[in-house]
Amino acid sequence: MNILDKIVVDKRKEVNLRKSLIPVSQLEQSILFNRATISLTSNLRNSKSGIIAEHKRRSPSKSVINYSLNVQDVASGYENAGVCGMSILTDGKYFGGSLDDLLVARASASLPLLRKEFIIDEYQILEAKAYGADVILLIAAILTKAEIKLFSELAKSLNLDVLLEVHNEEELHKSIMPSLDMLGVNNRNLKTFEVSLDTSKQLSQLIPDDFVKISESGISTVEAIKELQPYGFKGFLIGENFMKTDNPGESATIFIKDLAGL
Ligand SMILES: O=P(O)(O)OC[C@@H](O)[C@@H](O)c1c[nH]c2ccccc12
Repeated sequence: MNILDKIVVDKRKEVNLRKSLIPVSQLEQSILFNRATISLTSNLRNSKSGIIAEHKRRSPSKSVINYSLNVQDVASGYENAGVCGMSILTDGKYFGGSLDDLLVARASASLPLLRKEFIIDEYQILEAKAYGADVILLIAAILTKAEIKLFSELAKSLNLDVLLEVHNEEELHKSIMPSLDMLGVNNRNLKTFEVSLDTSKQLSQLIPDDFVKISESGISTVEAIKELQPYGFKGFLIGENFMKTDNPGESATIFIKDLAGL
């Protein structure tokens, strides 16, 4: 089994447990469930930098990144830096995150928030809404075409934006449908952890222009962004490069200034 398969096996158990503890009716009663969401898609369309900054404590590829920060400081730091949106890993076992991180970020910033999760069940989309997310991630590598349709349509009915992530041509072909807002190319292969910006460059031409294109992972320099922009990318998802520093907000501020100056 590769790491992605393992994550999905664990995720199914976790979701079943959660479902038995908190029924859907309770999620729907959450104060945040009826909150008006903020669109990451339109923020990206109107932005020059297109930076989406991530909160990530650890990862299977890098092990520990940073456990000494608090989410509140990271979220308000990113907001002050002028990022377009924030991504919050909510997986506990492999990424050290939680739904509480999402709640804290929601209380600390008025940015569009992406629930970064391995979504395999409609329940997790209701959870995303109940805990204050504006956007969900769907990973083509772990979903069928029918699931992508079902999950993205449910998200749209809740006014959540949908980011669909692909890593190769096959995943892209099965995924393209009108209920998606943004298409992300993950430069990291989640099965082998190999990272290459060429993945974004190669797949970009196959993504129809109606979707906002995002390049994800392994971005650590403003030069990389300049290199990707001519391929039509409007969004850039950056985690480790900011999170490995003592002050991710400040790192993002410097990065965005450098990008504007280039
Ligand atoms: O830390 P990086 O290399 O900047 O990557 C951020 C983000 O793209 C990465 O965390 C990610 C992209 N897709 C995912 C899916 C699941 C978990 C994590 C991810």
